[in-house]
Amino acid sequence: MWKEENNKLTKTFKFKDFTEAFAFMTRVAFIAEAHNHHPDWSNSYNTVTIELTTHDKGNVVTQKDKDLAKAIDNLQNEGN
Ligand SMILES: C[C@H](O)[C@H](O)[C@H]1CNC2=NC(N)=NC(=O)C2=N1
Repeated sequence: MWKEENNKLTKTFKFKDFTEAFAFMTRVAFIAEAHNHHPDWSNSYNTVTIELTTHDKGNVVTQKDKDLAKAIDNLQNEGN
């Protein structure tokens, strides 16, 4: 579940290993480009932490963040 706090949507994703985590990041990168909306994120080995906020609106959560969050979740649901 995405958690909304401190004007961000945050979710942590865990994978089998670094390769799986980085593959996920690559897929998210293409989605972010398609949305013209980009995550603040970090990766540590098999863990990817994503924070979504809208910088252009002064770092608040907007519909753009919610749409990107949903698109990221859909990616996982597809089993890709
Ligand atoms: C110029 C460009 O459209 C903007 O800077 C976009 C790009 N990606 C973005 N991503 C995020 N997270 N917030 C923004 O405000 C934002 N703005």
